[in-house]
Amino acid sequence: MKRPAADLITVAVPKGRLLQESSALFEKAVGVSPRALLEHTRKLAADAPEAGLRFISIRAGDVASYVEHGAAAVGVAGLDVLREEPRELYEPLDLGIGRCAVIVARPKGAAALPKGVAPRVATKYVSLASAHFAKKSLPAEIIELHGSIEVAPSLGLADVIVDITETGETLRANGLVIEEEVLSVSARLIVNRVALKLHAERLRRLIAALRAAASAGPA
Ligand SMILES: Nc1ncnc2c1ncn2[C@@H]1O[C@H](COP(=O)(O)OP(=O)(O)OP(=O)(O)O)[C@@H](O)[C@H]1O
Ligand SMILES: O=P(O)(O)OC[C@H]1O[C@H](OP(=O)(O)OP(=O)(O)O)[C@H](O)[C@@H]1O
Repeated sequence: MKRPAADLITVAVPKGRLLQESSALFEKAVGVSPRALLEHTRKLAADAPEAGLRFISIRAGDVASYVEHGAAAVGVAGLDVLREEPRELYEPLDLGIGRCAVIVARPKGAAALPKGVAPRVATKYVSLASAHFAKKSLPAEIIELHGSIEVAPSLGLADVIVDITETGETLRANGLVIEEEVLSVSARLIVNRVALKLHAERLRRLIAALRAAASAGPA
């Protein structure tokens, strides 16, 4: 059924690494590719009335804000982002894409820090890292960075890092080895709580279609 624009459900699709796989899942589930709709244009919103959806193109780290505040009913976000800053959201589905892990890594061959010395930890996951070291009753000095975290130990800025790894290539190339895993990550479907009540049946069908698409594996 083709719906009028005012009746479309808004879906926040992350730019960046999750865009391609998210798009493939939506294409499989509802027959429309948000990537195809949003590429080659500066427009950040595109309607797919045949699917009853409006897709908006949002930075990965901002998707949860849009959905929590109801600017989008549905979105796709990495578990790292969701656990770093917990929000009032439903997380009904593991989409099985964007698999990676948040890890602690240290320079290969580095001597252990003397007992009682707080490690300096470079990370953009300030909250996850603090909680991780607190759980081990290890005091830690957290140094917040926003990218290129892996270079921090070699420059003497930090003793260890807490960051994402997928293939391990960036760690290896920067002389780091994994010490432990903090969180196993994949992307989740997130849903606004009020929208789930307002559009219960339509969202139930969308979630079921995405679940089927996700369990069918990569296209
Ligand atoms: N190397 C990786 N391999 C697999 N998934 C990753 C990798 N790096 C990040 N991810 C996942 O993809 C999500 C989006 O990452 P991406 O690099 O596209 O955005 P970002 O730069 O972290 O966020 P923003 O665009 O808001 O600054 C991350 O939150 C994580 O869940
Ligand atoms: O284990 P790998 O497969 O090498 O992937 C890990 C890298 O991917 C991400 O960085 P990204 O490329 O998103 O750049 P960033 O430094 O801007 O986060 C992450 O922060 C690591 O640096």
